[in-house]
Amino acid sequence: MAELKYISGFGNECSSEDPRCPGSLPEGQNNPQVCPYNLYAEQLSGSAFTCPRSTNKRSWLYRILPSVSHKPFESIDEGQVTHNWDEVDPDPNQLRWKPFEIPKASQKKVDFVSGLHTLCGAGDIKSNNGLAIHIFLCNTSMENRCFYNSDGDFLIVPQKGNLLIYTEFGKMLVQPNEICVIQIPWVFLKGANGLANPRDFLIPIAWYEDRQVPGGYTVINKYQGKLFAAKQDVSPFNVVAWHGNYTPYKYNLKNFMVINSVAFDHADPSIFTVLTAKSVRPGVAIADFVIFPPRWGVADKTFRPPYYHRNCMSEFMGLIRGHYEAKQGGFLPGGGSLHSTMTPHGPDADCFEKASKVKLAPERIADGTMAFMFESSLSLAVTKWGLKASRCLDENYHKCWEPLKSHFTPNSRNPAEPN
Ligand SMILES: O=C(O)Cc1cc(O)ccc1O
Ligand SMILES: [Fe+2]
Repeated sequence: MAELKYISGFGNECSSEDPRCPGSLPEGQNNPQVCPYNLYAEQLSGSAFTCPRSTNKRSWLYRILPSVSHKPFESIDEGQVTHNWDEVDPDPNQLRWKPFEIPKASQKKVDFVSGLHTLCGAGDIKSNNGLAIHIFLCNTSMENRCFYNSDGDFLIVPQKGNLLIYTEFGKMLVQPNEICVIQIPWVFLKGANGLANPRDFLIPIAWYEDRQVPGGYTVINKYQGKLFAAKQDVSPFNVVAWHGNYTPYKYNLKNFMVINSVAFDHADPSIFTVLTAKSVRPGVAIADFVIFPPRWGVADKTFRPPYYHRNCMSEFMGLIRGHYEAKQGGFLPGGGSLHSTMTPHGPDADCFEKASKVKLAPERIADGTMAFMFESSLSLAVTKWGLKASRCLDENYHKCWEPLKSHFTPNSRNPAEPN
């Protein structure tokens, strides 16, 4: 496949026409009586229409048929998708999952939607206030099937294999160490330069197919936590041109310009925030998406790994590749961990012993590694699949802290010099 092209930028007003139909965007208005190429005009909104212009999100799509051209939706089997946060009793323990297993295509073909497994979440689906973390375990492309989510937006973090994602705005290739967002008014941090830079966000360009699939194209919708399917006769990827500021995008994590302590102490991981999904409370996120990229550690007289902590927030972590600095073993690529509200956690015993003894010098941290975290103000509930059916829960996680011993020296204030 030819290399895909993208538009670069974050939150801009963009426009794109499939090169096969030059002039397909109406000039000077959104709703001509007849659109160029006899297309239909359709708006997709991502904010209430009353939002001030500065926060208003919407796009205009010019398409062969409007998306309403489908048969009625009917309920389908949810598989492992749930929004029931009371499936199992609450569990405040530190939880860690071994790498989730991707089923073998030779045994069972599973596409993105049938491979969605809800791991944890919180909130009320009907008031559009909440968060769910799903693990997608798939081995097959969506064939004449597509998916949209009425309950929220996806931030997708692939760990293994490439995702070629067809959206109504065009195609995106998303590979491990890249993320994509479909499609949400996430914001990124303040400041003119550094951290995630706006030009590194890539938006697809318009691409359409005029493909008939008589009665055979299935549109799947997640609505109020349930899955529904509707049939239609044509491919929904029939948008010839679009303009607007509500678009999907991808971002390569290698472009994150890392900022770190250059004096002393371990800074809190807000410095590693790539994107934030805001709540209505200023400064408090439904979820921050945070990464722990390769960087230099140079802090003087400092215990450099993460500190021990208990947070009012919940922390779900995953590892794309390499080793996480606070846990050399046990936390593996493709696995995950959940440290819930006020649940204590921090470096394992081995990490503590080494980092409190090592002679400090400038040092590469996490080379070849990429860990990520969703930091949420919601108290996340784990699903039955997460606790049991996934069969990946690491029953021994707590043991990584068991060897921690007291180093208290009541009669000597001064710590021994590191060797
Ligand atoms: O728990 C973790 O490993 C994530 C984390 C990393 C860090 O550098 C500081 C705080 C924090 O929660
Ligand atoms: Fe933490």
